[in-house]
Amino acid sequence: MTDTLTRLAATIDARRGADPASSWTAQLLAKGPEKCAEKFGEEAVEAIIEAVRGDRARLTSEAADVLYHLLVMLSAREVPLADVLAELDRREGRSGVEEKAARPR
Ligand SMILES: N=c1c2ncn([C@@H]3O[C@H](COP(=O)(O)OP(=O)(O)OP(=O)(O)O)[C@@H](O)[C@H]3O)c2ncn1[C@@H]1O[C@H](COP(=O)(O)O)[C@@H](O)[C@H]1O
Repeated sequence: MTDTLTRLAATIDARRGADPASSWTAQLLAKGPEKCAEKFGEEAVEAIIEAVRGDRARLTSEAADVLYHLLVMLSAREVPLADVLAELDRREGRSGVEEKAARPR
């Protein structure tokens, strides 16, 4: 899965400055980070709706849209996927319950 996301992130970065007529990614990036963020939000809501409905096939498709639009949003703000993966690696093995309990009050 990480390989797939890494390849997709590289494709998205490579679309920066490509012809918007032939690239959806280029169209989105050309509209700016705010529009990319808005689009990510819309896709997330569509995934939520399918999760609530319990339609596994449609949720799978919407989840793929969410991941693609997350990567576009990150690219628009020049946040490398590698940084996000490193953050996940840093969290690996630490329970969310433990992390929350250790937060300063
Ligand atoms: N993974 C995706 C991907 N997922 C979704 N989309 C596009 O995202 C767009 C979403 O469009 P809409 O706003 O119409 O959303 P919708 O939810 O489908 O439709 P409605 O809600 O409007 O009914 C569609 O054009 C999809 O084709 C994607 N476009 C591209 N990719 C990847 O990005 C690569 C580069 O794509 P281009 O930049 O287009 O060359 C491709 O080779 C793919 O690997």
